[in-house]
Amino acid sequence: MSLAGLTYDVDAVVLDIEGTTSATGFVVDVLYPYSRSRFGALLAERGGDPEVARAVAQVRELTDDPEADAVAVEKTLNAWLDEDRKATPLKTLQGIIWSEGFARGDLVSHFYDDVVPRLRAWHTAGVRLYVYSSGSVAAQRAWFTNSPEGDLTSLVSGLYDTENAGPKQEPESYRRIADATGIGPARLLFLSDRPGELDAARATGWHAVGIRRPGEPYYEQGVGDHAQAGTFDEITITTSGSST
Ligand SMILES: CSCCC(=O)C(=O)COP(=O)(O)O
Ligand SMILES: [Mg+2]
Repeated sequence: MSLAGLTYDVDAVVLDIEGTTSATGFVVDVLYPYSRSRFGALLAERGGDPEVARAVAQVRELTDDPEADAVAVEKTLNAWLDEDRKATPLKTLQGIIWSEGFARGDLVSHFYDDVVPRLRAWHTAGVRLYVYSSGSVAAQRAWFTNSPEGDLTSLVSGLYDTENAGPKQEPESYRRIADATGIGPARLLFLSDRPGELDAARATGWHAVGIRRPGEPYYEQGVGDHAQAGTFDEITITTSGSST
């Protein structure tokens, strides 16, 4: 199923979250209901906040309904939640709600057991770590700040989402990230559960490894012809001569 002993000589690893570092089940069963039950209040009480207003405008544009009121916008957000659609305004509004939930102690994030030890080891060895997720930068920051193992943000050199980098299945997004990090594409490794994302990363000259974990939505479908690993422990990173 997975190939043991994958070795990459790179300067940085870029991490997908859902399905890769963390369980989709946790996101869908814990985070999604948390946001679903708070969209109504956010739209009603803080619709004038610039970030909320911008997201609402994006929802209206994407649904081609310029007159959509708060009730209609909430209905759209919930429909996107049901299909796990990675729509940017949904992710922006979720990010606001989740960040506040993490800050007040309602939420603690989830990482698979192999992930945090590997991230620490790679970071110690001088490998830079970045996140590229459909979850907003605000959500990513809250996720890494409020992990079961404490604040992990010092491990991470940068956060990218569909706002600051673009859609995850478009090669141009990976070019943007490479430019922003100042690291050449051949020195970047992307880890993700979704074949379309791995295709886009590889199309720009990045290394890409599909993470296939039992129980994840893409486990059965697989990751096409990409190298694959069942856990981060199967991946060895060498950088500037070090190996971990
Ligand atoms: C902390 S991000 C929460 C998860 C989420 O909403 C999401 O869309 C993650 O998607 P990914 O691109 O990481 O698979
Ligand atoms: Mg994913």
